[in-house]
Amino acid sequence: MPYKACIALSRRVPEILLERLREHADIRMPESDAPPDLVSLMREADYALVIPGDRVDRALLDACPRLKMVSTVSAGFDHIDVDACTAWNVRVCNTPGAVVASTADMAFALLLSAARRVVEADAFVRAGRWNKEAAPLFGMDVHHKRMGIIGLGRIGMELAKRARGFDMDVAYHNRRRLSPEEEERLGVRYLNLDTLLEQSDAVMVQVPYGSATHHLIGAPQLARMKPSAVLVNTSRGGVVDDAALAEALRQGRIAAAGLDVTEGEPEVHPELLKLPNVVLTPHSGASTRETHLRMTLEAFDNLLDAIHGEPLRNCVNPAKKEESA
Ligand SMILES: O=CC(=O)O
Repeated sequence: MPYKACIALSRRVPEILLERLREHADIRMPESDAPPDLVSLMREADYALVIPGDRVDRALLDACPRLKMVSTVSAGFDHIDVDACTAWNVRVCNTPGAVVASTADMAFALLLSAARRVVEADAFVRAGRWNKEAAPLFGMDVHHKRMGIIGLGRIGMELAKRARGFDMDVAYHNRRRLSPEEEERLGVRYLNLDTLLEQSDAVMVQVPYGSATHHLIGAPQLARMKPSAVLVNTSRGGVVDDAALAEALRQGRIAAAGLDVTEGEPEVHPELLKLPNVVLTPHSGASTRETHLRMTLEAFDNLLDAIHGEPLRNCVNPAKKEESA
């Protein structure tokens, strides 16, 4: 009988979606929805499907010698030791296209919620305080203000598009500066990081996490921001120093924050949890039914490309070069 590849899925996937994979491979997946022991699940696997929070590191690669490819159902891949995968000749693929628009929507939702105090207002109404208290909950306008986007990748560009609909002035800071034509097309202008922090009413953090972006926003950067500014992080916890942010919010050095990601998530810094001027969501930027389905299918396409020996569309690491004889 011809060899059938084995794919290990780290989470349960509805049977109807699995048909496309079953034709080409045997499937292993956990019995329940609880996070599985990855080593026992993947020990025999040729291919693996993982999600953020599943750590793919040297120990796992050592224990899974047949693994050729890891497909993550996410755009970010900081849960995967990509260098180790390259050294082990394991290709890593992600789903960068599927998440873009929904994550930008969530960033905007957090901005509006934090600036307009939507969560506080909801609690106010439920507590029966509407009509009993003279002081309304004043928030900050978002329209006609300045948005500063840190990280103008695909999600950052979607943010810029949405900001234009709110008549916002949009500045950005990025490793690579766009050409004047691209800047004109997107209606954005480049600022260095310090100036962007000093001038923006809404600071949107959208950079990947890595050693270069660890605590990119810490106490010195928060000190540069306007006292009326809102900070939104929909990228990765660790890009923002949460302890420094909690202190800045507590002291009113910035007005509010919206965070879809936190350092050490799912833990949240205890000081952030005490503050009314921070809106928190559980890393659900891409969590819509439609986007989750698109991400799963994109991750399946990546697996099928690998199984069929096709060029990998969303590969983040190179194939290991064969040692020359
Ligand atoms: O955080 C979500 C993703 O990386 O897709």
